[in-house]
Amino acid sequence: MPAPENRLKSALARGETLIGCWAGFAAPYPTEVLAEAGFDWLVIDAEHAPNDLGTISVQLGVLRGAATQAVVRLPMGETWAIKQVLDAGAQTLLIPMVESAAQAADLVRAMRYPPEGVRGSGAALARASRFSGIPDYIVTANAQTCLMVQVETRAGLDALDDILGVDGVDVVFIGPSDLAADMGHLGDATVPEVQESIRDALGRIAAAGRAPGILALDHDTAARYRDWGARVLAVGIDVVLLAEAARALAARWREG
Ligand SMILES: O=C(O)C(=O)C[C@H](O)[C@@H](O)CO
Repeated sequence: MPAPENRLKSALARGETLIGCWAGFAAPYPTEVLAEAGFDWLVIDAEHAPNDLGTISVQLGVLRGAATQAVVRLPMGETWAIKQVLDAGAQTLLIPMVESAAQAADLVRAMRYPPEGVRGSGAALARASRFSGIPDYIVTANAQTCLMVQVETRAGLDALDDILGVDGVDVVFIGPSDLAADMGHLGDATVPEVQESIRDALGRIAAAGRAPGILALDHDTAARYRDWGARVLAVGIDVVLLAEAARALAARWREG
């Protein structure tokens, strides 16, 4: 029996556009709510949300068997941390701040068993192999991993064509907020210079045969990014959804 199919990767290979949401509560229950809502994929975010291996692992458990696919964002692409979340059952990882082809190639190797990579082979005791219940896991797992690299600085954009040349990079995900900050527009990704860079990058990613990804928190911006070619499209953050709805409700009743 082989490693489970990575259905997100298969859907991207079929050319589908996948709609996702950020899961930032670092807890299983809200993640389960998001999965029930019907998103194609969720980011379990360990870069800006207070997730650790334990909270990531329990959320991966909640999403196991769900139609919604899990994407784990680590704070950085350390080989040992990648090994831990893959063993916990993640198949798709999003790694921030990728700025060179060498960095991207290291990430590809970290996600793959030898000889293609350097992933440590201890999944016998891990959820990834169904606790040794998948006899062929170790020899089939490489084909089911999906790597999303985040390009979100001018250095990353300068290296984009080189990054796109790295075999094993499935998705290049633009980070509009960090990109705007790096371009001197902290907190404002709407300025024309940033938008033009995003449009150009999404186009180059698609032209290279990789899936372009991005996050937008309002409908019009998300629709524009989709029109510019984004196929891994995050359209919300659960924490923001709750905070906005709660503030609006409280304000409405305070005002009478
Ligand atoms: O730069 C960005 O935009 C991102 O990387 C996404 C953010 O980290 C997301 O958490 C919203 O602020």
